Amino acid sequence: MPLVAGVDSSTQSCKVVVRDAETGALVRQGRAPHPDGTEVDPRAWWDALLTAVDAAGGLADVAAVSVAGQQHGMVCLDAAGQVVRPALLWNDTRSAEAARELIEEAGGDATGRRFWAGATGSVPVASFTATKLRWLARHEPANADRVAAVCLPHDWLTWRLAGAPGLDALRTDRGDASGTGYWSPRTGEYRLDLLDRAFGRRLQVPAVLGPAEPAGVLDPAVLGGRAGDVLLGPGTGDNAAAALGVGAGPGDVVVSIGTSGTVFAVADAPAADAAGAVAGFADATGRYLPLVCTLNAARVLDAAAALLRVGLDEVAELALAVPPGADGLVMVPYLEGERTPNRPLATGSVHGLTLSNATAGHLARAAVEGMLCALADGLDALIAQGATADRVILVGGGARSAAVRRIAPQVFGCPVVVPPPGEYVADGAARQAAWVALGGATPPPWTLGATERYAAEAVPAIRERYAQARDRIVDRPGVVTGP
Ligand SMILES: Nc1ncnc2c1ncn2[C@@H]1O[C@H](COP(=O)(O)OP(=O)(O)O)[C@@H](O)[C@H]1O
Ligand SMILES: O=C(CO)[C@@H](O)[C@H](O)COP(=O)(O)O
Repeated sequence: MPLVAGVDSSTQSCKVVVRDAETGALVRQGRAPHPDGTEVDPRAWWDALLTAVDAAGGLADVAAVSVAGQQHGMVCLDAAGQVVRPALLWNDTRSAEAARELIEEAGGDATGRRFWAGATGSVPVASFTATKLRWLARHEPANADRVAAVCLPHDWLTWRLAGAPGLDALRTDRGDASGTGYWSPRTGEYRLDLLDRAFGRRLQVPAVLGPAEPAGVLDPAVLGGRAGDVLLGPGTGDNAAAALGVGAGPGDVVVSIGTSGTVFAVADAPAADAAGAVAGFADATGRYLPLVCTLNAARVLDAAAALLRVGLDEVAELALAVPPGADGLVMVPYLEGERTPNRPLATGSVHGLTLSNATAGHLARAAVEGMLCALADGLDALIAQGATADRVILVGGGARSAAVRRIAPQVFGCPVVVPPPGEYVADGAARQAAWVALGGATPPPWTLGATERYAAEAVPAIRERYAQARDRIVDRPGVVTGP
């Protein structure tokens, strides 16, 4: 019974699962929190990983371990392999102007968008690593001068697990490489000319591994000498890992409600949406992962809970006691700015307030519906790019909300399936590790436990009212957007 481990180093925390490689049965798990903020010293992720591994009973008895991580984060290393500055995360919007510049420089708005979608599968927004590199070159030239290599959170953690054996040993995979803005899912090659264009000079980047190709072996020294000859999987981005963890197949659209809200499907051909809503990523099995990402998901519910001074379960109870549409109260949930649509400076707003709907329950319902409507817009965009949504598989911390589970089919207009509560990103990483350990042309056929199915009549009025409110937002005060 070989064991394998999967790590999910996501925005809010690090989770580790240890599973049976052949059956996928959960053996043990652990977790540790990450610091808050949109720039984080990667060493904090490393400390959290060590704590979470410890809580999961260590890695001494596993055959392989894979790390999945939040996508896009810019980890800059100097020639000695030291971190140059805190990593800018996927939800840091300071490079929005750099994204605009990169599009403009590629021929102006429409031509530039087509260029980037054709070259990298995605139109740059502030989330992408390439835009962060441009920001660094412009705003922190002294730091930029010291950078020798750039990699992503999961690449860096895998490299540290290998003992950080020099920059040449950096490795990544197709899934995470596809979120950099300088790798093409269509050709499977880096576009280092675009990295040069963004940063102003060439940097070392990780070699891109195949889906079950080992990235090396775990350095026994890094875990207190307890680990033996443990293979390191290539790892991947957290959304690609979630697709692997839930075993998404044809007709499935996965909606993940974590810090980010994501809507994605596994596809046989790469996407290239010049409108920019759908990012044309690669997946972790050799296929593709068209994906829409919002900046505002589970934390909208956290904010509602804080505002109403109740817990998350009470937010759900309050929301479910109010009729669909919240009697006209609408929340546009752009609390962190927004990425889809590309409104990095946007703020949230509440519309349609009347004496009769000015209650805690209506606000709770409007928060859940608004967050889901933003994701439903993403679902439309994904379908417009060729995805089929026979059902939605709902995962992420926000899927633990009873209100989210029950309101989602009303907003999405299709049945929603919720797997048993679990860590599907870490599970996907573990399944990849099992693939590396056991070999074979496809990942081992692990099965999900009993899923819950939620079906309800679609309530189009919820989305119609939201669409009226969606563009009536104000930007952050005091922010200068122009030159
Ligand atoms: N019962 C619940 N109801 C609503 N939200 C929840 C519940 N439990 C956890 N969450 C939310 O899930 C979020 C974390 O989800 P997770 O998928 O782990 O995020 P990430 O992968 O981005 O770190 C938190 O914002 C938390 O408030
Ligand atoms: O930027 C994206 C996808 O493009 C995000 O989905 C990040 O990958 C962060 O994920 P979570 O920590 O919210 O799971």
